[in-house]
Amino acid sequence: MSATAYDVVVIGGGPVGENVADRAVQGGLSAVIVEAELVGGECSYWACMPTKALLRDAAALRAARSLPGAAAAVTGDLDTAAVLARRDRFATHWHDDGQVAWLQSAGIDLVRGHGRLLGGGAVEVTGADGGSTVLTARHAVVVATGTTAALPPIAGLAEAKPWTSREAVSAERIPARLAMIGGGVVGAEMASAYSAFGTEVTLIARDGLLPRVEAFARDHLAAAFAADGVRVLSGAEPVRIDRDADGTVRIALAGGETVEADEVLVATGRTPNTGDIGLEAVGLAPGGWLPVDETLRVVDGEGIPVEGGRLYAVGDVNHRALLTHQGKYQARAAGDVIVARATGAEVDDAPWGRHAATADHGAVPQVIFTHPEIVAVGHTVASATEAGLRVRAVEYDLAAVAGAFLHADGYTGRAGMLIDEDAGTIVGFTAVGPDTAELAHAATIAIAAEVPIERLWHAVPAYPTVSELWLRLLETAGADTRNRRTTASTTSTSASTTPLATSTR
Ligand SMILES: Cc1cc2nc3c(=O)[nH]c(=O)nc-3n(C[C@H](O)[C@H](O)[C@H](O)COP(=O)(O)OP(=O)(O)OC[C@H]3O[C@@H](n4cnc5c(N)ncnc54)[C@H](O)[C@@H]3O)c2cc1C
Ligand SMILES: NC(=O)c1ccc[n+]([C@@H]2O[C@H](COP(=O)([O-])OP(=O)(O)OC[C@H]3O[C@@H](n4cnc5c(N)ncnc54)[C@H](O)[C@@H]3O)[C@@H](O)[C@H]2O)c1
Repeated sequence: MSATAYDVVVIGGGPVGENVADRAVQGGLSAVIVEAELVGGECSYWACMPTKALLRDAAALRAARSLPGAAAAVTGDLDTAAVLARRDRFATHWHDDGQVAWLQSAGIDLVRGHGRLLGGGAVEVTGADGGSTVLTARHAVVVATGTTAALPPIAGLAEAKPWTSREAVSAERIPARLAMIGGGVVGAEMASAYSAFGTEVTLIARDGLLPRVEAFARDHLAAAFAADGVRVLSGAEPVRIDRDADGTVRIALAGGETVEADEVLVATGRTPNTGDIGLEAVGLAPGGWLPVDETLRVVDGEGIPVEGGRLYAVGDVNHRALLTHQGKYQARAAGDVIVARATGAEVDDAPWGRHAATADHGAVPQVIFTHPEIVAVGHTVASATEAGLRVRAVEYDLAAVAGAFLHADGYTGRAGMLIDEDAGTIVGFTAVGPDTAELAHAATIAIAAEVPIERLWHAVPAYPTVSELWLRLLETAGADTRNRRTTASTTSTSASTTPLATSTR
């Protein structure tokens, strides 16, 4: 057993671990990453990149088919083999040479193996050959071990050899029939992807489709799924799963119905990779999410940083927001604050300070790459109400926005914003419609910067772009007539005008 000392030891080389190490090195510290599998993590090989590659061709095909001239040039169907080949390229064929080369260029060391905390800044790494090394951290140990698909306790599930997101994302063969358990983000995106490949998809959504997004966006997606032949079984509870000798999977539902499929994908959330990382050595129970303070230090039940404030948990593993961009944002804050604490520089941990991950609480953007896409930034009506905010909801029909109906014939979509009636700012934004993904950042800026509605009125969207929906939402809210505070309760307004009558509005 050899021992090596670094300023910072990071356990987990996903996108988040890589970014913490990079910030620490850029700040003049030495850093090592411990990685048990592939450098780049879930996001690079089994999540963000390959899923979006699976969805992109169908979106491009739909876009072409929505314009008569372009549609005339589209003569065939989706070439599934070509889509899978492009997906393979985006997953870099499940090799991490490129990411390892980047680590080297960034001055970050890599030790391959499974990391476990020993306490006092020491981390034991067990390699594939069973040999072990102890790394010691002079300033910080960072846990960035991410998550694994959660498997619910359904009788027969394990024996039926279900797919998790990993198998769905890396599949080499497209099943004729695919059943999915879980109507969350993974289930919805994979339903879009596989239905475009011609698979007969049944989505078993116990708690409904995308229960955490605004109802209007959810309803819109449900209508699109129905049109695409995706069967959504809302409220259905799987109670037993069997796989026949011929490979057919049978999923018995609580009501007595049985769903038959060739494969079953379980997409019922995530479990933190903390069951075997030595949490006992630092006085914490194994297996749970790791609670952190605003500078990402792991805290105990009383909110006190453990290990003298030198143990950090960043990314999915702390459960603040299970998204790559949010984890990387935390990584920038954590890497920088580790440098500040190590060098005695001032720590800026006030809300919105450089070392505090404040945006995690009310300004998180997410794009769900279904057909149609859903953009959700900040609060929904439900989460704002739960947070005690007095909000007003305003909605607008995207089909009545010139840029949208120019974008595609028969464009349908809807957008809504939430106004904090006391602060006079926007605290939530949701849009659903083809190619709405790029609307996310305007909303994120308005929410994170707390731009007053009166000033937002002067942010003029270019004509004719889909972004003109901001103008329509502000008009609908009454921002132009300065009467926006007259409606005290949460209301929902919508405007729907015939598109061609408003083409130059
Ligand atoms: C199907 C799917 C699609 C997604 N799409 C998107 C998307 O489009 N956009 C988005 O923002 N987010 C998306 N996400 C979420 C995104 O993948 C995660 O938020 C992101 O990967 C979290 O990064 P991380 O570095 O915290 O963890 P991970 O990416 O999970 O990386 C953790 C790393 O730690 C390693 N590790 C674990 N335990 C140990 C140990 N004890 N020792 C050493 N190494 C260890 C693992 O091998 C892994 O490499 C998606 C998730 C899924 C499942
Ligand atoms: N585009 C993106 O940003 C993107 C894409 C995919 C995944 N992700 C991230 O990955 C994470 C995981 O996604 P996910 O879809 O697995 O989780 P999720 O939390 O979004 O959805 C899981 C769903 O499973 C259902 N469920 C839970 N237990 C169940 C049970 N026992 N039986 C039946 N249904 C059950 C829940 O009702 C829930 O709707 C998400 O938090 C998301 O942030 C992001």
